[in-house]
Amino acid sequence: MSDVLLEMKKITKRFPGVLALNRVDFDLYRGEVHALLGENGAGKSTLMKILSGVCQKDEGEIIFKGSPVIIDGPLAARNLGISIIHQEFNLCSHLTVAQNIFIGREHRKGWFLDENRQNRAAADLLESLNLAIAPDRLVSTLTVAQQQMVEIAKALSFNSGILIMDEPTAALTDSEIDCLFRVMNRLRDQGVGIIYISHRLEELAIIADRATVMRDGEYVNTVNYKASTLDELICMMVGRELDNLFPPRQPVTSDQVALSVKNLCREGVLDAVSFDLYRGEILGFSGLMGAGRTELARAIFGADPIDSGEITLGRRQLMNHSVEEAIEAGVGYLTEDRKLEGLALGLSVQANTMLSNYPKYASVPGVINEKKVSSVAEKLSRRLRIKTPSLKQLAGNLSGGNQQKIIIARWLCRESDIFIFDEPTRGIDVSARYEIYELMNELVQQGKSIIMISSELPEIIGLSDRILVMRHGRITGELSREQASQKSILKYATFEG
Ligand SMILES: Nc1ncnc2c1ncn2[C@@H]1O[C@H](COP(=O)(O)OP(=O)(O)OP(=O)(O)O)[C@@H](O)[C@H]1O
Repeated sequence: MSDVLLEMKKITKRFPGVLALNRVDFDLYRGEVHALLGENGAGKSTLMKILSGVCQKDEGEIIFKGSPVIIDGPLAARNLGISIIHQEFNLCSHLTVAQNIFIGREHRKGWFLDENRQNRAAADLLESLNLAIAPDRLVSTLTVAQQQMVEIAKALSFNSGILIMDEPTAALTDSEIDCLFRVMNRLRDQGVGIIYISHRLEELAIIADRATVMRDGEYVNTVNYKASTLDELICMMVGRELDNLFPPRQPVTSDQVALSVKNLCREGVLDAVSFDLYRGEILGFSGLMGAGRTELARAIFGADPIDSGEITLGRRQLMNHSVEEAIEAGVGYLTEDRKLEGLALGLSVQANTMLSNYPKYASVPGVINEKKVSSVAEKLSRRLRIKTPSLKQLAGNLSGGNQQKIIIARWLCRESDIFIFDEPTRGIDVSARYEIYELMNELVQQGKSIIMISSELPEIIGLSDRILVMRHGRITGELSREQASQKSILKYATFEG
């Protein structure tokens, strides 16, 4: 029997104004992890949506186990044993974990739902993944990482021969990633073909066998992952060499405090958090998932209540602890969950960029200067290289990474003094990351200050002037640029004292 599970030949897909895929080839072997690489908007998700029946190709051929097949919908894909875990979650938050896993194929006893049996089946599945999540928990009560794991459990429950994973580890901790990779290795041994989309090239080095690189909707090359260097892969993706992953920057020297947080407490979430952020500083916050970093950011931004503590910006102490007050005082917050909290997917790229910035561009009060608004949005979109046929395109039609860039553009436009960037480069490709890092450098050089929360240790180490490590809602360690290493951060992140 041939080892080739799947061949996609000369696949073409057009959207209005966009040639998303131009005669792209892709193949998958039995029992391999095949990475799909490319910059934001290269066409990776579109190719996989075609394979999983979410959208239809315009031209080309799909050959499954040696025979041509028509995948005209998700059901057709599922019947072939093709499952996809999307980049953004597709869970029903008002249903339980088990109900989500078995939605549409519920366990029944006669006419009635057999909730007990269903919960047991879900528990078995979760246990096989080594996950401590109760099957009867509502999805709305789960963390982002746990929801991602439920997505994975759901996909695996179909006993798929082909599993497509679109950035599955973006919200997972290192130990959860280890657990996922163990499961993937098991699946690979069983002959499952796994297609893996990720921008985390180092992580792929551990798990990927081959990689196909795409650029601007075109097929570039397929290579043996382990035999390729990082530079070679990046060069194929970007079409040029990138000398350095982090732009150079003069370290901060100011001792002027821009933000002072004292004894911030919230029961069960934040435990007497105190720190100062200096003018022109990038202060990195590290810690494992659930350490309280996002909760701290939300508390500073007034999005979550606090029990006690003081937040002072310059000389102004925040009294109301509301979002309005924080924004007015000059705080900008880039959230980690762009789809839920950051973007209006049904509005255009321009409207999303300028959202909450319109009053600045009124020629007379209440009348927006449309020309000015368009030119600012245009400039920001060019600067961040947002890949869109026009600024009128709906934000929901953009690739994940390009959506993230819109939110960054919005806060840049607001000209806040203090930026809180929560996982700013999640889902963002290498060259766009570099541009975002450069922008952050520019901001601090202008005297702005940045709190950066990131789960990627190289990013935290490569960018921060200082790093604070959190665990269980407390700051457990502070590291200077010189002291920072993966080891020293992990020591504090897992520190019990
Ligand atoms: N429904 C749609 N309508 C219009 N354009 C679309 C639609 N879906 C995707 N596109 C466009 O097709 C191109 C490829 O997008 P795709 O999501 O496949 O990229 P990607 O490689 O997965 O990017 P990322 O890494 O950011 O997720 C992009 O220019 C995107 O804006």
